[in-house]
Amino acid sequence: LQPSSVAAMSTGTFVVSQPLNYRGGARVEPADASGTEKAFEPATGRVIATFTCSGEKEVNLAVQNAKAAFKIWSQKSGMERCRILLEAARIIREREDEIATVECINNGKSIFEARLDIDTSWQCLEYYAGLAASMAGEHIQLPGGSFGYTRREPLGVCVGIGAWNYPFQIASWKSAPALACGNAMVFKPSPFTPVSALLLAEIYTEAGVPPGLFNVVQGGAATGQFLCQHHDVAKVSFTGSVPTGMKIMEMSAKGIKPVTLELGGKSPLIIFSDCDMNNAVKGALMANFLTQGQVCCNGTRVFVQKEILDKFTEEVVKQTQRIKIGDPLLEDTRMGPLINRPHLERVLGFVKVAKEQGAKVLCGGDIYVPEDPKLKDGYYMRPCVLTNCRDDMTCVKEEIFGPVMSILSFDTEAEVLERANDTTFGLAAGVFTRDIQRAHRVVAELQAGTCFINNYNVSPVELPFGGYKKSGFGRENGRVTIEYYSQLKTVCVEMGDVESAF
Ligand SMILES: NC(=O)c1ccc[n+]([C@@H]2O[C@H](COP(=O)([O-])OP(=O)(O)OC[C@H]3O[C@@H](n4cnc5c(N)ncnc54)[C@H](O)[C@@H]3O)[C@@H](O)[C@H]2O)c1
Ligand SMILES: O=CCc1c[nH]cn1
Repeated sequence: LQPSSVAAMSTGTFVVSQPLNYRGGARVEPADASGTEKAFEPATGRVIATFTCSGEKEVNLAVQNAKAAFKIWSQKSGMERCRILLEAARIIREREDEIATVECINNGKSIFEARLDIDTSWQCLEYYAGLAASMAGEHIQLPGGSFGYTRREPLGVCVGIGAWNYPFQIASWKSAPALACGNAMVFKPSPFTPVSALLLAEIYTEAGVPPGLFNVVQGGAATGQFLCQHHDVAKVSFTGSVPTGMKIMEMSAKGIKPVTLELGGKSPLIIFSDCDMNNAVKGALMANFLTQGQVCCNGTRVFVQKEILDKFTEEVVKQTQRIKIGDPLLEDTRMGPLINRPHLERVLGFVKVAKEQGAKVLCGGDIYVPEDPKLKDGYYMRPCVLTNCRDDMTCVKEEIFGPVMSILSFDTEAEVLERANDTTFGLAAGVFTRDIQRAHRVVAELQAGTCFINNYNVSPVELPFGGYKKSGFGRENGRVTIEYYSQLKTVCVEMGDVESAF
């Protein structure tokens, strides 16, 4: 990829011809294969890359490279790691347009949003660069002048496995804290979005990490299994669906490996009648339609207090119908195509079932064919607002992972809290109200790892992000994530003689 040519690229032209694995500081063809995959440009339905999925031998080589780099990197001081991560953050910032363009082409999200993703990526590197230098243990005084101290040490080779909805951001959010703590990483992107993680790998190398510190292997479930089962892997950080998360946890349990699981959700957004209506409507759109609705923490169960149901619904529909759908590389587009044809059909299937179960489609929920002929084979749909929803409907219970908002009405705070928490997921939740006491009372009762008051789907990297219940455990971002990528060693120092029991 040549930075200047990518930034000038238009939809329908990009192809990847270089290898998509990265090992030992360079792009490589994998040493063995477990099948091949094709990556698409969702905007046009075109194949942009055909690549080999890595087999056991390639996974082994990547892990061995990471092990060798770990020996060098883990010996560096926090300040030394900080400087290199800051340089990587600077390069990402400098190449933001190029990276966002690649992300937009391979994922389908609008260029407007892709730039925001790249912003939270370099910000994440900056944040953990800042923490790298101040990572420290404690000194504890003991009787008779003896003492103890703790050392915060890295884990070793960490594996990152990513989903396709935030490809570059997920790779950054996993690697930045891992590297800041002194670890090495082997990252496996989703086979739907293999391209942008390579840019991150090249940037780390350019910034000065030892060759092999951040490696990329491509592939699907088989490659992921080789990684999770590898005896030299110390930790797995996974972002993806609940069923795959269960498998990752089982595999990791066999090796007693710590895991971070960032899984799916079906989050509630509660709109009280005393809200600022303009903000609540904007919040509901932010909670449902970013990245074509393919966002784990989306607030897709929108509970609206009865008194304002009609007004709120009318305004939400009006604004949803105004969303500009089309070529994701155009500056004014706000909704691009979904990730692929099977997923588009799956999402449309949810709308069909919702109608059969009694929901009313107020807008969208159907295929959209843009006027531009080059987009005719893309995977577009119009964003959908459903009303007349009940808690027992499939569209209200299951993660759709598409642009489908379900509106439900409620009467009282106690009632809505019970209904909001009646789910096996617990990733996020939101509340819109002008009553500050109510806002804090309600979020204290919500069973969700991330709660928003009077906003939704903002992701400052200073704040921890992660789930309750089946949405996973462990956290990304924030200071606490240091604990998920390091281990504590206690050193006990005797200053007197040994008092033997024997
Ligand atoms: N909580 C979060 O931070 C977060 C963020 C983004 C997406 N998600 C969730 O991800 C899901 C969508 O992503 P997806 O469709 O890519 O999920 P997925 O579970 O199908 O795949 C995720 C990753 O796991 C790999 N994988 C699949 N089977 C595997 C196995 N047996 N062993 C090892 N690796 C395996 C895939 O190749 C991919 O890289 C949604 O449920 C969404 O909510 C969660
Ligand atoms: O898909 C969910 C994860 C996410 C969204 N924005 C930042 N991270």
